[in-house]
Amino acid sequence: MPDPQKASPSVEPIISVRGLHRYFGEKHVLRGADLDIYPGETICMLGTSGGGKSVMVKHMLGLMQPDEGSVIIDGTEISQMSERKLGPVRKKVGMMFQNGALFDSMNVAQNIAFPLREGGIKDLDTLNRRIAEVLEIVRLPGQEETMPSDLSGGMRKRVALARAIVDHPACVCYDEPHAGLDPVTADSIDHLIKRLQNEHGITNIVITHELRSVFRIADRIAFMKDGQVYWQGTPKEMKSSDDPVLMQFLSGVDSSGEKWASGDSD
Ligand SMILES: Nc1ncnc2c1ncn2[C@@H]1O[C@H](COP(=O)(O)OP(=O)(O)OP(=O)(O)O)[C@@H](O)[C@H]1O
Repeated sequence: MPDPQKASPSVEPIISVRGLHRYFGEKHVLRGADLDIYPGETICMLGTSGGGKSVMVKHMLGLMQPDEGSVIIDGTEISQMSERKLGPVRKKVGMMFQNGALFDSMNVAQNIAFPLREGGIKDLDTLNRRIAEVLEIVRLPGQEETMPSDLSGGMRKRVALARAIVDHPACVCYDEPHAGLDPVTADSIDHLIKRLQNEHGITNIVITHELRSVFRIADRIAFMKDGQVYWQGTPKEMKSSDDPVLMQFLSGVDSSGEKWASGDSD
């Protein structure tokens, strides 16, 4: 089993973000964000709502281009790359979107095969073998013919995860994988995330508000605030931090009195 080589200075990051700035019109959303992601780790991205977590991850996937700064994936600078050149680099990072984002008109197998077909794989035996393999990994064997409308919320997320890993990415980003799930189903997604890390060597980048999950799955936490990575460290370091922003976050209530984290802080 690969060890998470987290934050070790001797290990090259698999993703390196430097000085990222991004505007939407007048709105300055990313304000010089820096982050390194190390191979084999599970890093959870936490932070205030609207702090820029999703926008940051979209830059790591090459789905958005920054106004300033760099994103290096496995040694390749992608921040100003054309769509055509991005293809092979993008294969290295899979994405599980928030609502699963399955195509409702396609069955499970067709949904999972989509990225492979887009990548030019047409051979049915190859496709079927890989689909069966990833359905096994996400603990949904034999569900190839099922339509998304017949799946529970948790099963939809598993299919979305199967699609995210089908093309053998080195990294998977998860945008709020626990949203809308009951605690037991959320736990099973956490198990899957750790299984991908421990048994398949996948680097996990998880955006979540669920503190209960964060303290169970994270090797490291990056806390985003106002378009920057405000703090990073281990779950243990976060729990013992006396930083007032982190303490307020962990207590689950923001300065307006609104609850912003739905999990326990253990
Ligand atoms: N395509 C876009 N066009 C304009 N503004 C955007 C766009 N995408 C994101 N934003 C803005 O950027 C800011 C950061 O959004 P982002 O989704 O990254 O926050 P977040 O930290 O993931 O928040 P949450 O935890 O609420 O999902 C928000 O103010 C959002 O409205």
